[in-house]
Amino acid sequence: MNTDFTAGFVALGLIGGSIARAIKHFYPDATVLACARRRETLDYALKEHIIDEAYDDICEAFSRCDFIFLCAPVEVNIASLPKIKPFLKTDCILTDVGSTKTDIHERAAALGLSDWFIGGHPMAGSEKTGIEHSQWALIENAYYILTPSAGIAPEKVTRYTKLVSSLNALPLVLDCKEHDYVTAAISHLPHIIAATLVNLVHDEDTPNETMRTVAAGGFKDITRIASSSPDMWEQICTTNAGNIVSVLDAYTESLQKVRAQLLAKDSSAIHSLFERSRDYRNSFSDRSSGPLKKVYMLYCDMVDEAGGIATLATILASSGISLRNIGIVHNREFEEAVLRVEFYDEESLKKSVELLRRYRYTVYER
Ligand SMILES: NC(=O)C1=CN([C@@H]2O[C@H](COP(=O)(O)OP(=O)(O)OC[C@H]3O[C@@H](n4cnc5c(N)ncnc54)[C@H](O)[C@@H]3O)[C@@H](O)[C@H]2O)C=CC1
Ligand SMILES: O=C(O)C(=O)Cc1ccc(O)cc1
Repeated sequence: MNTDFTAGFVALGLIGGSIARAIKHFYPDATVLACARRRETLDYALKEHIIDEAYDDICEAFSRCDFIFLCAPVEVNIASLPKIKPFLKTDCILTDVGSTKTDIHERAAALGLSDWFIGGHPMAGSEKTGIEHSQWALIENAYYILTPSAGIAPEKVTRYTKLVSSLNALPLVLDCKEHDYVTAAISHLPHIIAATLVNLVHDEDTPNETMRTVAAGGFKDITRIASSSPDMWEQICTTNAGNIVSVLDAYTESLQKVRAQLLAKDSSAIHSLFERSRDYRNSFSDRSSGPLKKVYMLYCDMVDEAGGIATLATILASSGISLRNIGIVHNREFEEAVLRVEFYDEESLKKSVELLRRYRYTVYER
């Protein structure tokens, strides 16, 4: 693929900003242009060299783009389709990053955009919003689902797949309907569960808010995503309501079953609930499988924000361990910022884990 292609972004928040940064990181010769509704977003993106050209709205400049990414909430992306249509050159790939896919595909087809549109959905991100939280490595090692329009040129699917791989994400081609069913279960329902659980604690708390005070790790782990953007999630839920209701019904039924088991004090059924979930959850890979498996990396808690990186790098260097990369990350897996340290080989990784634990660092291997 040419390395001096042009990519256009319509909206630049957490995800748009991260993809734009990744393109600039891996393709320094590429031109990145963008429009956004807030001038401050564009100024920030120019200042940080995330983009090269800024526009107030979709305009003629987009007709130079080889890729166009729609990066606003789902319904806003759908509303952008007719506006972008006049500016699509023949070999442009038009894509989006929205969390639901069927509605945008239906609108793209109705507008005659099937020769251009390939839906996209990076399975990475966090509860944070805005370009200030974007990072070039956000999509690294994450699945990136592609949903090609029916009849689109296979060359375009190949070209987009190659771009995604080259940004260190893991492309996975799915039908848009399958995408929406799967994400209803593994993403949309969990967000609803997190939000309702947090609201339940709010509504049921004691007068002096003891529940809120003592909320422990488990509660915080499964409710981090309750802090996500209401604007974004309203649009995800309304554009995938049918699938969400169907998994929600199955989930409600499973809760009713547990309720009956509790009332009956059915110890063995309750034991088996946790046994089955533990065994299945433990079988999940915490690292996406694929060609990028061999990343030798650890995460570790920041001990001292100011000199944290320097101290850790010195400890490792004094034992002759070379670092491939080191930096602070705000990763969806961690509540607080952590340090991510990459090594060139497995031996360096193992040695470093041992060494840092000896120095009483909390180290997470992923
Ligand atoms: N947050 C996440 O973890 C993930 C989000 N997505 C999808 O990515 C898309 C963007 O989400 P984020 O970047 O997380 O959100 P964000 O809130 O960080 O960015 C959204 C951007 O859209 C702009 N925007 C919102 N409403 C607008 C409107 N009416 N007109 C013009 N611009 C508008 C905002 O100004 C902002 O720059 C959404 O479609 C979401 O479903 C996909 C994967 C992960
Ligand atoms: O914060 C998290 O763990 C997420 O689940 C982020 C996320 C939000 C929306 C998506 O469509 C995909 C990923």
